[in-house]
Amino acid sequence: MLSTQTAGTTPVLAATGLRRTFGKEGFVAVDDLSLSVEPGQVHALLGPNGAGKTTTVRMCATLLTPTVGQIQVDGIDAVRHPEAARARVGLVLGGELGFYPRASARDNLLFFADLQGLSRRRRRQAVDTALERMGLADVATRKAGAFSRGMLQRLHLARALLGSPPLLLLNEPTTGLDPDVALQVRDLIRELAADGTEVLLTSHSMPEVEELADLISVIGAGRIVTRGTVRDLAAYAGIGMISGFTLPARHADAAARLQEQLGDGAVVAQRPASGRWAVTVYWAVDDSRADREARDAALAAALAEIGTQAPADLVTRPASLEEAYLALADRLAR
Ligand SMILES: Nc1ncnc2c1ncn2[C@@H]1O[C@H](COP(=O)(O)OP(=O)(O)OP(=O)(O)O)[C@@H](O)[C@H]1O
Repeated sequence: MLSTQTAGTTPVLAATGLRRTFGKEGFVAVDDLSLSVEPGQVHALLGPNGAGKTTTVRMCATLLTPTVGQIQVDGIDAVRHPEAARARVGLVLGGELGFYPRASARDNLLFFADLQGLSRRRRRQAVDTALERMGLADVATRKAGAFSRGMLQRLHLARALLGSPPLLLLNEPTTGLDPDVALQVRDLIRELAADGTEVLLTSHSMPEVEELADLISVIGAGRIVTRGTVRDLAAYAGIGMISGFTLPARHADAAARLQEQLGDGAVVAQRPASGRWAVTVYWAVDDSRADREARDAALAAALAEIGTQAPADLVTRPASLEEAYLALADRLAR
């Protein structure tokens, strides 16, 4: 589960043993962190505030030099040759000002394309393609200063796409956007990945990560705590599957009694819901066939023991990313 590379593909981004300290005291923001992003893959970094996600992205973008460790971008040693590596990275960092407010969106992008060293002819083409791709072609002549936050975010993404870099580093790309604009940005990220661009993404939005990421690295206190798919993370967090159902009001002690019956293999919780009890059972086991049969039998026996039948509204489903992440939260603190 902790492998950083799939056999047969060469990652465009490969970072190994990254450590970054800050200040005289040598505060360790990131420690012994390795990751890679494969062609066409969206790799998400997830972790609490201050875990080290932005520091990691900044190092991968060559904006910050690692105290220790190596970074390869498209085969280039990004620590030794940051400028050459930087030219292969499209970057969106949250909270940037970034544009000349009195210049048009197109002129802003032309300026950045020029900085990137694109020839005059390629510059126009790259800018028009990026504006088109971000749905900004119709407002290309408007001043960037008059753009809404959503339009500005799309302009940031357009800037990141100039020159078609093989790697996109997106730090909180949809934070603060209206839901419909966030949806558009997510569609774009998915499209770009489907076209073969590698994407390293940080986001606090669990549904966003769940929807977009092929691989999720959970960072706590500067280190990778676990890495894998949503299912892998849920299994690691000890909540492979979740059963939910309701019981009549007389079952006020259902959670405690079911817990007694089910033992260590599950955690049971209950809360009031519209005059009944909503009961949730978090199963440690995954959903293999043998597990499923054992689980269903254990639940049926436990329910019979407390004097009720299998409830009609019983649903058993895999844990969501948010549920898995919350179950991990106390293992992520500094
Ligand atoms: N330039 C800096 N100087 C000193 N400390 C820093 C600097 N940059 C980051 N840090 C510290 O390093 C730690 C990691 O910060 P970082 O911004 O990477 O976290 P993060 O996971 O991106 O958090 P958030 O989710 O809040 O964006 C934090 O404790 C932060 O205060």
